[in-house]
Amino acid sequence: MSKAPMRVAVTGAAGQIGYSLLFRIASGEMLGKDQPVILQLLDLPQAQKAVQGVMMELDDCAFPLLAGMVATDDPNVAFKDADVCLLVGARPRGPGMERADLLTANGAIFTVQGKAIAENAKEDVKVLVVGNPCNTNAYIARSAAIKVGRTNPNNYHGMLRLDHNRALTQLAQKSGRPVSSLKQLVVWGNHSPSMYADYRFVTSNGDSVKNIINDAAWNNDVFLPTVGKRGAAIIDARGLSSAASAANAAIDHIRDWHLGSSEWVTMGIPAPADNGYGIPEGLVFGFPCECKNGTFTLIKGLEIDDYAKSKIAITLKELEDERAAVASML
Ligand SMILES: NC(=O)c1ccc[n+]([C@@H]2O[C@H](COP(=O)([O-])OP(=O)(O)OC[C@H]3O[C@@H](n4cnc5c(N)ncnc54)[C@H](O)[C@@H]3O)[C@@H](O)[C@H]2O)c1
Ligand SMILES: O=C(O)C[C@H](O)C(=O)O
Repeated sequence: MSKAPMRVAVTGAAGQIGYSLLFRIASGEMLGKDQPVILQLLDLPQAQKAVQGVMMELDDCAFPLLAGMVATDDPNVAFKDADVCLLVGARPRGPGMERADLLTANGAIFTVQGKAIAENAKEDVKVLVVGNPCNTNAYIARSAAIKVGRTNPNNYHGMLRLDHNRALTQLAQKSGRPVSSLKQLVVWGNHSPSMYADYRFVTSNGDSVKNIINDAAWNNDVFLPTVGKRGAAIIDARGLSSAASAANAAIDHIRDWHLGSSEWVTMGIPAPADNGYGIPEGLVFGFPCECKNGTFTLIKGLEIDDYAKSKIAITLKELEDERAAVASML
């Protein structure tokens, strides 16, 4: 017997990430090739015509798993009974802008949407914030949702998976090992140039990738700036922010969370009270996680040496500053 459809809400459905994301969700790449989906598409009133165009194209793909579509400018309709919410809709960063510039502009959106999710979605809804600054936007949405109650506050995530995937490819290219062989990467902290991509634990077929590379200067002077500033490099090259790779990372995040993963994955999760890494409870922070049976677990007890400690302190400080900057909105 075929499965009951799952409801996936996507905000910013008419945008460029939406255009890369929706077709892959409808084809089963996110929730499984046997899982029907209903897409619930939210965008602003002025973008509704464009959403209709995307829906026409989705229809024209005749996806066997696409069991229905809803287009709306009302968050209460978009999030109704949702199993998964992908919060993409936000103002993207343009040339010369920093993420901090987006905090106020986008913060208001996530207060409204967090409340609407908590009031309308399934109690165990999985929420992934892609719209930047995604960690703090997830923190805002979660704070608004907690006021309502009902939904699981641990399930409001920010997307660090793009940083994780970017780091994997840089490591594969430097070490000469296939990307598929690399295990146990962690990206700590904020989705911003301050993130700390930590390959101290990465192995390839049992070999330490840190030992294969054996180049501390490359780590500090090339690898971390390349991964951290990749978003800006893409904006500079394309004149638009990353879209297909961002959509791909969102698919990876939710797929692993829903279907499980045999590898460590980086997820921006609300820091648990007893995380053991000194991150204040509730701050949405990139952590190493394992995913099984539709849930995620923080990997605890990794050794944090002095270099890692100093890098984690920088990204933590940035997130604490962002939290302070939005305190009046909560
Ligand atoms: N976390 C990441 O790794 C990552 C990577 C790339 C981009 N991003 C971010 O994702 C966001 C979307 O990027 P994009 O390139 O698709 O932008 P885009 O401008 O192409 O599309 C954004 C869409 O969101 C809609 N929108 C704006 N406010 C909305 C609201 N309140 N409710 C619903 N929809 C709304 C717009 O109408 C538009 O259709 C940006 O914030 C961008 O910075 C994050
Ligand atoms: O950097 C940006 O503004 C877009 C996105 O967050 C990215 O990392 O590509």
